[in-house]
Parts: sequence; structure tokens; C-alpha cells
Amino acid sequence: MSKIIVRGGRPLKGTVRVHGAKNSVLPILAAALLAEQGSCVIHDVPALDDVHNIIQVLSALGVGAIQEEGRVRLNASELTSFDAPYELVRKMRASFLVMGPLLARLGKVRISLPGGCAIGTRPIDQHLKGFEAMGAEIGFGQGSIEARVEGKLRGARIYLDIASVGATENIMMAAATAEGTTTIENAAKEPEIVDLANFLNAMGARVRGAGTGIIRIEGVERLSGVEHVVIPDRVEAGTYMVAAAMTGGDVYIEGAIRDHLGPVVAKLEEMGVVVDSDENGIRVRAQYPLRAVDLKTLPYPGFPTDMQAQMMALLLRAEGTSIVTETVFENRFMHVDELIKMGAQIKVDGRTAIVTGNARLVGAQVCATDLRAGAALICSALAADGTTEVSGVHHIDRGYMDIVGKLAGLGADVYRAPSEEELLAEAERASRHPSKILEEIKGHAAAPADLARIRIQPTLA
Ligand SMILES: CC(=O)N[C@H]1[C@@H](OP(=O)(O)OP(=O)(O)OC[C@H]2O[C@@H](n3ccc(=O)[nH]c3=O)[C@H](O)[C@@H]2O)O[C@H](CO)[C@@H](O)[C@@H]1O
Ligand SMILES: C=C(OP(=O)(O)O)C(=O)O
Repeated sequence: MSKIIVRGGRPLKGTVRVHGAKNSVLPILAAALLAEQGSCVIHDVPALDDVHNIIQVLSALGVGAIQEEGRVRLNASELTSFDAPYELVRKMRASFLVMGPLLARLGKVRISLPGGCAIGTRPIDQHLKGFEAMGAEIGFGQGSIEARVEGKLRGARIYLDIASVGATENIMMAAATAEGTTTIENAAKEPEIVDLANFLNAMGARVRGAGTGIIRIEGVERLSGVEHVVIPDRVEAGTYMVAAAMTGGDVYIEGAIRDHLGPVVAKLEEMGVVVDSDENGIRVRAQYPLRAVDLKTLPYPGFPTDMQAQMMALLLRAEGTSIVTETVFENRFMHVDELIKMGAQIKVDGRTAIVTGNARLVGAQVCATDLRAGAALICSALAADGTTEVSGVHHIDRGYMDIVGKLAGLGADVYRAPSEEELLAEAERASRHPSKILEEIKGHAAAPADLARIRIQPTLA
């Protein structure tokens, strides 16, 4: 397996550009299933493993998919399957987001249960409750779910017990072409929900209230393909903000939207980090000492759980003791043991972690257990004495495009040591003549899954 190697101690300086938001692009790609006519062209699509996976799921359902530099063109006019295959769905939870659009388009869907992951059990009861309220019959068997509806889905009033991002998105997509009006109460308010609503509305849907706790969707007859630019990734932006502060650096994060990062900016400022913003991005400067602060993760506009691990890394460098409370996922402190290997003093008691500041971080061999745990380890490694080897890099590849190149561009001493298998695959790719690859692509025109695979194979740093 490949590793990211970081020799710490260099303050980050310069400009880094954030890519399109993973958590926007995944539901938006799923929503493209709803376009009965025309193609959807999605811009600012990052070349992430999760994006690659969802395109494979869509391809397996009959969607024509072509990915070029930062852009994906999808044609869902003729779906050929209602069955989202286990071997693809199991790779990422967000592929469950095809359930709502498939039910709406085909009136039936079979999809494997997404299961839990390192950060928690992550049930899908709220998604299913929504579909049932809209008239779907849901059955379970052999690890998969089958749902059907006679005729069209029907608008309903749905109260979510938890303001779930995925359930809000899945129900919004299912409701877009339902008969009548659907109201989602206690809806999630994340910027990615608003982005999805904007995309659906451009396709011809009537979604109102996205970004508030009550979303109303008036069903329309059909949706069509459109072009859409996804919003910048607020978690990627927040991660570079923390990395800058961690190293006492001065970094301009181009594309970052301050309004999407309110609680992260607030906590950094409470710590004493200087944060300035303009219409094109956010500048972060840190001068030590930094102050310890407490934080609690909450659904948007609360402090994002996806930034908790990175902020915990930064709190290790503050003066004093901080209390971090994770309320969104029940098991999102997996990074703690790895940070301890680097010299951190952190005590976990249930959903609370007590972080002792002024830590002297030292390089170590650590493992990313999930995506943001990996980001936190890299942030810590940038400020540590000596060399850190981060394994479990496939988790990081789910959410950060070219993290090594971007950090190196800011002056970090960082590189990616490829695994033996990656070296062999790269050597094989390099040995093939471009005309051979073109032939291969043409030969696969009827199988877009392979086309997507060929085009977005990540390159080795
Ligand atoms: C692809 C994507 O956008 N992922 C994000 C999305 O995940 P995701 O959409 O999976 O997160 P949810 O908002 O659904 O989950 C929040 C909480 O609700 C619980 N829950 C959720 C659904 C349900 O039916 N029943 C239930 O109990 C979950 O277990 C979790 O404890 O929002 C999370 C919370 O901001 C982020 O960390 C993820 O990065
Ligand atoms: C938890 C995350 O993503 P996902 O929901 O895709 O697992 C994340 O982005 O931090």
C-alpha cells in the first residue's frame, strides 16, 4: 500500500486552490439519473476515488459517462438496470444516494445495504422512512434492499428524526418528480443541500427552502439535463486552513467561501489565528502561542464533524486544555490513538476528548483509519519534528485530490511513496502507446464503467 511521507517543521506559505466539493458532487451525480432527456454536464468535479466509484455505479445502471479534466458528462436517458451492484455500492456509502432517483425514475430499485464504517454504524432508517411515506414498499433480503412503488411516488409530509444530510438529499431527489408536494421537516441545512437543490431546480424541479429546516418539493412531470458548477469543498478548504495554522504559516485558500466555513473561522479566531477573506478566498495566518478552545460538532451551521479530527490536531499546539465533543458520529475519535503515537496527550471519555495542548509532536508511523483522520495525521505531521509515514492513504484519496502536490506547492516537505502494485500498474500504463489506449477507449464505448475507469485512473505523485 502507498504511504505519504512528511518531514515536518516547514511553515506553509503561498496559495492553494480548492476543488469542487466531494459532498456536493456525489449527490449531484446521483441526481443526474433523473434527467430523462439531454445530458448533464457537471463542472469542477474533483478526480477523487469516491467520484470514480459513483460514476461506476451510474454506468452499471446504464448511464453514459464521460469524464474529462474536471468535467463529467452524463446521459441517463436510457437506464438499463434498477440494480445497484453490491461490489460497487459497498465501496462507499454515498452510492446509496442513487436509491431516491432510481425509485423516482423506474419505480423500483435494488441496492445493497450500505453498512457501517469506521466512524459509526450509519443507519439509513430516515431515508427509508421517507420513501415509505411516499408510497414505496420496501423489502430486505440477502443484505440488499428492494423497493417498489405502484405508479409514481406520492408527495408526503416527512419529519426526519435526525437532520440527516443523506436522507434529506435522497428524499429531495425522489420527490422531484413525485405526484404532489413533499415537505421535509427537520431537513439538513448544509451548503451541499442547497447546491443539490439548485441543480435540481435548473433541471426543472421545484424545490423551495433548501438551506432551512423545512424544504418543500412540488413534483414536476420530468427533468432534463443541464450544466452545473459544484460549490467549492469547504472541508478541503478547512483542512488547508488548519494546516496553515498548524505550521505557523500564511496561506491563501483560493475558492474557499467564508459563509460556508463560519464555525471553523470562528474557532480559529478564538484560538488567535488571523483569518481574512475576500470574494475569492480566505487567508490564514498564525502566530504562536495559540489559545485552547472547546468545540462540539453539530449539524450545519454547527461545527462540522468532518473538521473535528483536523481541529483536534491543531488544538495539540495550543496553550492549555481543550474539550472536543463529537455529537454527530458515535465513533469518530479513531485518530486519537494515532496522534498519541506522535506525542499527543488526549483522553477520550465516550463522546468527549480532552486534549492537552503544548504537545511536542514527533514523527511516527501512523495509519489513517478514515478520511478526516488521515487529514488530521498529515496536519500533525507537518508540524512534527522528524519524519511521519502515513499509511491507509486510500482513505485520504476519497476526499483530497492531489493533497501531496498541493502541500508541496505550499513548501511542505512531503511525497507519496507508491505501493509495489501501484508502481507496476503505472509501469504498465506508461508502456502502452497512446493509440492503444484510444483503441481501448473506443472499444469500451458501450461500457461506460470501463471508460470512466480508464480516464480517471489517479496518477502517482
Ligand atoms: C457524502 C456526504 O455528504 N457525506 C457527509 C454526510 O454523510 P451522511 O449523509 O451519511 O450523514 P448523515 O447526516 O446522514 O448522518 C448524521 C447522523 O445521522 C445518523 N443517521 C443518518 C441517516 C439515517 O437514516 N439514520 C441515522 O441515524 C448517522 O448515523 C449519523 O450519526 O453528512 C455527514 C454529517 O455532516 C458528513 O460527515 C459526511 O461527510
Ligand atoms: C465522512 C465523510 O464522508 P462519507 O460520508 O462519504 O463517508 C467525510 O467526508 O468526512
